[in-house]
Amino acid sequence: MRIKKYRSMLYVPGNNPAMVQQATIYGADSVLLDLEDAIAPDEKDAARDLLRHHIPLLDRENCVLTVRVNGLDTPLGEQDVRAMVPLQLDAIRVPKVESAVAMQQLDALITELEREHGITQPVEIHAMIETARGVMNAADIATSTPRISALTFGAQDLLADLGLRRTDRAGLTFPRGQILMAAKAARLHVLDTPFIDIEDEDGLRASAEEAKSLGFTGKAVINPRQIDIVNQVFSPSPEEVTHAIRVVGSFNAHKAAGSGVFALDGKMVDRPVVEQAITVLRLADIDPATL
Ligand SMILES: CC(=O)SCCNC(=O)CCNC(=O)[C@H](O)C(C)(C)COP(=O)(O)OP(=O)(O)OC[C@H]1O[C@@H](n2cnc3c(N)ncnc32)[C@H](O)[C@@H]1OP(=O)(O)O
Ligand SMILES: O=C([O-])CC(=O)C(=O)O
Ligand SMILES: [Mg+2]
Repeated sequence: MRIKKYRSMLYVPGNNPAMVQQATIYGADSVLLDLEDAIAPDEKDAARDLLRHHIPLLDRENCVLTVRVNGLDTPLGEQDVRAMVPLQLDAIRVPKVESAVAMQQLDALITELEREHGITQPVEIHAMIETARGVMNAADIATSTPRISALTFGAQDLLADLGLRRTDRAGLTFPRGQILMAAKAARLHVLDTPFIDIEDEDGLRASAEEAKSLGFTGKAVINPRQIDIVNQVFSPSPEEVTHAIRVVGSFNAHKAAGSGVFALDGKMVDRPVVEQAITVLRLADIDPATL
């Protein structure tokens, strides 16, 4: 089975045929075809039709395909889900999720559609947490159905819902931490919000590095120019991989000799240090069992 990677997820407005056709060629791990906030209200039906026609033509070999549907509290949300599930997406991204019950209802609808259309590879749900209510219910949402594989942190909507300005970053500290912990406790991916200044490469790199150090799996991007930096930040460096290989190899040798703790280059190595090294190896597509 293909391992899904989510270092970079490229948002593509679902009503732009040229952008949709090119979406998978830029090297993003995932594309995120949007039917929600990038689409004006009178373009919603046309965007859904456009995706219905173009998705089957996309080259999906190295790219995870997700669609952001409209909110499930609007009639558009269900229409989008009904149109998109038969297209065999990898995941549906649901905006402004506020309750576990809403996710269970969506799970039931997707299950019905998969059965009706003979879809055998289950469509995952990525739940976007981007309102105060969603933040307070994040842990329940994360465990509401096994179909949820990721939580995402949506900064722009949260700023709006919390009555904050774009510069009020401090107000996002608690919500972001809560979403991260809810996702980690449920063993889900957790995906960061895009950096919206497409001209500021240093700012993008700093934002991605901060997200990585907090434990995010990856970051949404809004422009192809942002992909390389985000992929780079969320990939381990060759030095990190070499070190991780040494840690795991040395640990195995010490374990065989009956020791669970030792020093490597003057630093202690024990089980949790080895687990950190294994995380690095997995990100580099190296199977630790082969070392
Ligand atoms: C808060 C939220 O909800 S964020 C999610 C919703 N927002 C979005 O989806 C926005 C997606 N991004 C965009 O629409 C655009 O990148 C914008 C409006 C931000 C900037 O547009 P531009 O100034 O035209 O970007 P730029 O000049 O870098 O475009 C260069 C090329 O990349 C293409 N491109 C730009 N953005 C994208 C994209 N997101 N997906 C695919 N192709 C893209 C352009 O079509 C152009 O192609 P061309 O050279 O063949 O003509
Ligand atoms: O976080 C995202 O993916 C973008 C978004 O919807 C937001 O910031 O409100
Ligand atoms: Mg949003």
